[in-house]
Amino acid sequence: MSAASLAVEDVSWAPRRDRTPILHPTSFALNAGDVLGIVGANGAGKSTLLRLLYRYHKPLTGRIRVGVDDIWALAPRAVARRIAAVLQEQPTDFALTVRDIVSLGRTPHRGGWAVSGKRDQTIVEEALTRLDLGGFAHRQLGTLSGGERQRVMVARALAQEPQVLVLDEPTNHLDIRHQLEMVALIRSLDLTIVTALHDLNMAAGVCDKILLLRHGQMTGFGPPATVLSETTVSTAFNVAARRERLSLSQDDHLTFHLPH
Ligand SMILES: Nc1ncnc2c1ncn2[C@@H]1O[C@H](COP(=O)(O)OP(=O)(O)OP(=O)(O)O)[C@@H](O)[C@H]1O
Repeated sequence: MSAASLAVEDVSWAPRRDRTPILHPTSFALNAGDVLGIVGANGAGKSTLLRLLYRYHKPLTGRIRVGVDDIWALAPRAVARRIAAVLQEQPTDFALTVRDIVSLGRTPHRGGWAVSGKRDQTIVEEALTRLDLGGFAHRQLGTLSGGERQRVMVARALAQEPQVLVLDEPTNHLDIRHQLEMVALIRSLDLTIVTALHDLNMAAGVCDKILLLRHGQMTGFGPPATVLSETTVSTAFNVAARRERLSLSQDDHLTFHLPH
């Protein structure tokens, strides 16, 4: 597994060509290994941007390149070897076991109907261990809690050995211990990661760069301390945001209040 650069060049999207864009022309570039957090209010366009990145929506304008390749010039199977996504909607294959689901991540690497080889099995076991799922491998997906299922989907994405990992709210459903583990995992992976996050303090802690969306427009892109200022956050979320210093750790922390 190795990371690749990601370039988004003038990408816009609308459900139909004659409709107002839901995502206005957007450009940014990530180096291999960067962690990007996409933040913005409900309906700002975060999921739409993610859907473009994992090649679910075709851009109305512009292009997206992983390394040097335009993702729409690649075969779907080749894209699946480069980009994996963990979405909010979880699969409904409730009768499959956790190991079955994680093994599905190997599909793009197999030729035709070839059965899984030793290497595939090793990668699946590593992904299960990394997500603390060893004890769940034989359980049917339908018997797991929401948080356990979330971890299964991340394990499947890792088994896919992508270069770019797209995550939609990866800490949703997770208890605080598993949230911290997810953040540590994101930091430890040698992948280019794009993740939508609602928790701005978590985003500031885990991401190298932040992309702020407002009404389908990118209104900020850069290091967390620059993009997540009191003013930009207050405008983007229609709140009064305050940056405070925590007395013990001396870390900066944003707090939010309803404007008067
Ligand atoms: N296929 C579609 N057809 C019409 N409108 C759409 C479509 N997809 C998204 N939208 C609209 O585009 C806007 C952006 O949606 P999107 O799901 O990207 O927002 P989001 O930032 O992910 O929001 P949330 O935080 O609530 O998940 C919303 O107003 C949504 O209703």
